[in-house]
Amino acid sequence: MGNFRRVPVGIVGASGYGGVQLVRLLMEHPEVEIVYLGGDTSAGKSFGDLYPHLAHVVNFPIEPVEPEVIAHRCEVVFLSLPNGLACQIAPQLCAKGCKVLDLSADYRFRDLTTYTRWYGIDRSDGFTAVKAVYGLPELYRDRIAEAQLVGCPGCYPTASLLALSPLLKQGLVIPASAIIDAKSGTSGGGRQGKVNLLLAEADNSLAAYGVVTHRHTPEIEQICTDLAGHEVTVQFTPHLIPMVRGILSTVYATLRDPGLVRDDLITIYTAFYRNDPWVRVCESGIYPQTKWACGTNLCYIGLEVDPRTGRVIVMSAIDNLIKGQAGQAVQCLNLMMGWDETLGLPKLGFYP
Ligand SMILES: NC(=O)C1=CN([C@@H]2O[C@H](COP(=O)(O)OP(=O)(O)OC[C@H]3O[C@@H](n4cnc5c(N)ncnc54)[C@H](OP(=O)(O)O)[C@@H]3O)[C@@H](O)[C@H]2O)C=CC1
Ligand SMILES: CC(=O)N[C@@H](CCC(=O)OP(=O)(O)O)C(=O)O
Repeated sequence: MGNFRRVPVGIVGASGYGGVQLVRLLMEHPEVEIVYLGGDTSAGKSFGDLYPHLAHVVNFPIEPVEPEVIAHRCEVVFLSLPNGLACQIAPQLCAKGCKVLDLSADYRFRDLTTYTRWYGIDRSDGFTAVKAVYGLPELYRDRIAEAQLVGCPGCYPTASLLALSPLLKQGLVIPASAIIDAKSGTSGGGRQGKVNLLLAEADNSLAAYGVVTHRHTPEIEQICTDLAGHEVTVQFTPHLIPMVRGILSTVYATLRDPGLVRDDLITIYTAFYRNDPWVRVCESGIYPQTKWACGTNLCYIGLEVDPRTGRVIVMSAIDNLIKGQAGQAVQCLNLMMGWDETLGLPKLGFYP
């Protein structure tokens, strides 16, 4: 076997949905070895007690979070924690030389005053935060490859930005006309027991939430501003839909050239994403379904133009726990380590 050595990785927040998804992906990853699992209320329990069906895959104890210990054992650390915790741990991990991938919102914002305004959390880690790179490989591949600290995008921003990017980057639409109507399954809210996510509350029902206030709005706007080259505001409305996994984001925007037709846009999107193994542009007249993406790291994009209104309609479907969270983090890890971007990531889903 020669000198082959797997890279030691740790997962903080291993008991949560992001954490367990990371365990599943990293166990199948040929270049890494999970050597540490961390948590809070789950500390002291074995991973297999929490997830008996995975006990044959990983079954060692979840440990308390001690950055010194983690940095001693791990070269790479995934933080899958509620907002406001990664920013307390990442500075020490970075100072010790670890590569850090944060799945929360803590390292997504260039401007920490925007973060504090929308998240209500004060920060004192500005020195570390300036190093962070936004972990959307399709837009920031080269910067991610050089990064020590990556702030992985939110699930709604991932679906919405992949839908909008070609339009904004190529100046095809009036940016302020963009309306994002997105629907998420309940796993998007995490595993830590919220009443609106109970089956009895969410089943047989569909409702918007966070209307004009959702914290993914400034995250989407930050990247849209990058793409357009000037300040952009968008209208973003999320909905909770009675299913467990998946996001469908439907984006409407006014075309600058009303002569563009659906097939023109399909050609433009196919060219834009030609080097992106995790984006699939659908053929003419095909609209994506969340179940196609479920269990995969893929984002499916469908396109339509309404000649009556002059609007383009872009539909994007992802699995919120994979391309929207853990899978995207593994995709970023692959780039940071100089590995093939597809390593350890599923392209075949749960459904036929
Ligand atoms: N769910 C989704 O679709 C997406 C989520 N995200 C983001 O990813 C992050 C994780 O989300 P998700 O997996 O859904 O969350 P969960 O609620 O499922 O899990 C949260 C995890 O955080 C741990 N934790 C909480 N407090 C502490 C603490 N003080 N110290 C150590 N560990 C702690 C919990 O551990 P324990 O059980 O031991 O208490 C648990 O493992 C969040 O920031 C979320 O916003 C991003 C994209 C998509
Ligand atoms: C259905 C549901 O509740 N979804 C979550 C989105 C989770 C997420 O990605 O949030 P972060 O930006 O904190 O990572 C929400 O709307 O709060």
